[in-house]
Amino acid sequence: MSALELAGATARLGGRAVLEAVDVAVAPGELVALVGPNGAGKSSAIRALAGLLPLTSGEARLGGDAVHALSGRERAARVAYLPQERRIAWNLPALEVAALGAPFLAGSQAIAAARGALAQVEAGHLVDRGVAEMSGGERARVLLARALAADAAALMADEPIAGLDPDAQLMVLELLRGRARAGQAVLASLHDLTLAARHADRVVVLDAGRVVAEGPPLEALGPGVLARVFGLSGRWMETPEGPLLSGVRYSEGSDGGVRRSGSPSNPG
Ligand SMILES: Nc1ncnc2c1ncn2[C@@H]1O[C@H](COP(=O)(O)OP(=O)(O)OP(=O)(O)O)[C@@H](O)[C@H]1O
Repeated sequence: MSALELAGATARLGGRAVLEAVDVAVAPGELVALVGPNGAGKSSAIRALAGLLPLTSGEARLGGDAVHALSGRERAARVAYLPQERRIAWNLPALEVAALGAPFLAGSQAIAAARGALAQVEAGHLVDRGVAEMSGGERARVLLARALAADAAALMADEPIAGLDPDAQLMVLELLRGRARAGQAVLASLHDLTLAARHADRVVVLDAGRVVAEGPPLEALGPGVLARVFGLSGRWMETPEGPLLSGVRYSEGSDGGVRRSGSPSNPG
C-alpha cells in the first residue's frame, strides 16, 4: 500500500486550477522527486497530501486513508512535512524548534530525538542558538531536523535543499535516501534535475498542474520533457558520480515545438 497517494487530485486556488487529475503514489522505502518549473504545482501537491489544500475532486491518502478523515494527530503520525516557507515566528533555540517535530514523545525523548536530528543535518553546533539569529541555510537545517525528528511513516520535503551550500545539498539528499532505505516513504520537491536523477528512485514531472511524465529519472526526464516542460536543450552524460545534465536554454526559434510551462496544450 502507498504511504502517500494523490488519486485524481484536482484543486483550485484563486479561481484557477493548480492541480488537475494528479496521480502520485509513494511506497515505503522509496524516494520520489517531484520536479517541474516554478508554479507547476509541486507545493500544491505536497500541501494536498498534508491535508492543507482542499481538493475539488479526487482524494489525498496517507497510509491508505483519506487525509481529511484523519485527526491532526493521526496525520502527524503518518507524515512529517517540511514546508517551503522557512519563516519561524519565535526566536526559540534550535533544539526546541526541532523538538516541536516530535510532539508525541515525552519531553526528554523529544529533546533526544531533536538532538539526534540536528546532528544528522550537521547542525549539532547550533542547538542552543536562537533561530532568528541564524543564516537562512542554518535555519533550513533546523527545520529539516524538525521534520526528521518526527520519525513518521512518510516524509514530505518541499525544496529541502534550497539555500543550502553544495556539500549540505548532497548531505541532505543522502540523508533522505537513507531514510527511504530504512523504510520511510519520502517525497521531495527539487529544482536541480541532476541531483534528482542521482538520488531519487523515481521522478514525477509536473507542469501546469498536471503530471506529464513519471518513472525512473532518466526515462521521466528525457529530451522531449526537458524541452517542452523546462525549455532546455539538454542531454544526460554518464559520469563516475552519476548522471549529469548538460543543458542550455533553447534559443528563440530553435525548435518550433518548444513550449514553456503554463502553455495551454499538454506536453507529451
Ligand atoms: N495562495 C494562492 N492563491 C492563488 N494562486 C496560488 C496560491 N498559491 C499558489 N498559487 C498558484 O498555484 C500554482 C501552483 O503553485 P505551487 O506553489 O504549487 O507551484 P510550485 O511548483 O511549488 O512552484 P515553485 O517551484 O515556484 O515553488 C501557481 O500558478 C501559483 O501561482
